[in-house]
Amino acid sequence: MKIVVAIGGSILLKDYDSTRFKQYSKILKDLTKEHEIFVVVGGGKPAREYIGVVRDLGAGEAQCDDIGIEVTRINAKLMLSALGDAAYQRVPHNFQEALEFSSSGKIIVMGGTEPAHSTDAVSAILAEYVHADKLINLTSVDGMYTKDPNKYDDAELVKEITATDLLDFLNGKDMKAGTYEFFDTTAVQMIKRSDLETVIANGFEPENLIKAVNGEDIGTRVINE
Ligand SMILES: Nc1ncnc2c1ncn2[C@@H]1O[C@H](COP(=O)(O)OP(=O)(O)O)[C@@H](O)[C@H]1O
Ligand SMILES: O=c1ccn([C@@H]2O[C@H](COP(=O)(O)OP(=O)(O)O)[C@@H](O)[C@H]2O)c(=O)[nH]1
Repeated sequence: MKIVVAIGGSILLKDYDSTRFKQYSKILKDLTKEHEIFVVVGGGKPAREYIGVVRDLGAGEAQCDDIGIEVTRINAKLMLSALGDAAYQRVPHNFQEALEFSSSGKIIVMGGTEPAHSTDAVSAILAEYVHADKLINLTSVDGMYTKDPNKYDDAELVKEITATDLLDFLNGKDMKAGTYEFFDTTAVQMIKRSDLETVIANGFEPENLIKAVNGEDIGTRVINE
């Protein structure tokens, strides 16, 4: 299968160490034996900290987004370093480049593309662009919950949701640089329009990536009615 894997910045850059990069590098290399893999990495805490500084300097939201994008691309380069020869050693800045670089037969790793969305959206657009079979979004919680599980003890995991219901759920959420709450609506619009098989799972357990690829029952499945 052709698979797009989005790895949240909060997963890779929770601490500034190489552990998570090494864990994912091993799994991604194993997966390439049977699958074509594209990876999109997020910005994490570094992105939010840089965005805070540039916002204080008076930058507009789009410029803040641009700074965030630069951070995602640094994180992508860290992942390229971990993957070595298994990856194409350039970070695509747009979807056409990602497609072109994929002719190398190597893992493609990218960050952001342009302002006004998050790397969740990048991964969904990329999945449509390269006709991926599956989109796997690895985030900092087990999946989508009825409300923020880090704020509400009674939040319940949603095992399955339609793209339409997820869009309704996300409407009105914050759209400022650095704060595309949990998932962004652009990503869901893409999932809906391209009927993309999508799983949202906990990236703090790298093995969840293998489980998601194998279709095991984990996290939240986003379906189209
Ligand atoms: N309904 C929800 N379900 C799950 N997580 C939510 C929800 N609402 C808010 N969140 C928050 O979104 C966070 C995941 O989004 P984000 O921080 O952007 O992670 P990532 O690095 O994967 O992009 C979770 O840690 C959680 O605190
Ligand atoms: O294509 C993109 C990707 C990212 N960003 C900006 O970079 C930040 C960090 O990306 P993301 O939120 O996806 O990182 P994560 O949620 O994984 O930490 C975002 O909040 C946006 O401000 C952007 O503007 N366009």
